[in-house]
Amino acid sequence: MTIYFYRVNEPYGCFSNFSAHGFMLDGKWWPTSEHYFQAQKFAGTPYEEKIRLIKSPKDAATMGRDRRLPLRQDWELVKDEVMRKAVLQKFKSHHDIRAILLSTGNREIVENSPVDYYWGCGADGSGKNMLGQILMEVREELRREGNRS
Ligand SMILES: Nc1nc(O)c(N)c(N[C@@H]2O[C@H](COP(=O)(O)O)[C@@H](O)[C@H]2O)n1
Repeated sequence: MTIYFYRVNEPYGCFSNFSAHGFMLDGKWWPTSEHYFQAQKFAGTPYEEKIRLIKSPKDAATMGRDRRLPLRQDWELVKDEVMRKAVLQKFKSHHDIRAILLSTGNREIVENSPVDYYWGCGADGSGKNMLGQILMEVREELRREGNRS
């Protein structure tokens, strides 16, 4: 059976980028994977650090989506890899949520966002569900690592 998630305070809320599971990446502490993802839109500019230090993932998303700020030119090319890197590091950094992700076995994981047709499945289920795809890739990678150790 497919696993749907969206809000942090609902089942499988730890799969959301808004969940409070911080990690070290690129030599810095990131409060959530949303902070990291949004900040990378402005990598190498002062906005990267501004987003890292912003109060909440919601505020990070608001600032990251502000198109008055200088979005890096290659964003469309790198955004999936940025998301993969953030999500992998998040689940490597927290044993409890890694166990939850691994406990889903081979079930399909879907970000049940009514508004997002790229990262989620959108209101009618026709979206790309890239965040769900990445979570399933990360699950596979963690499984491979577990088998090696
Ligand atoms: N809570 C929430 N509201 C939205 O409007 C959304 N689009 C999402 N999806 C998440 O947004 C992040 C990426 O957004 P942008 O590419 O910057 O628009 C990512 O974390 C999605 O999972 N969530």
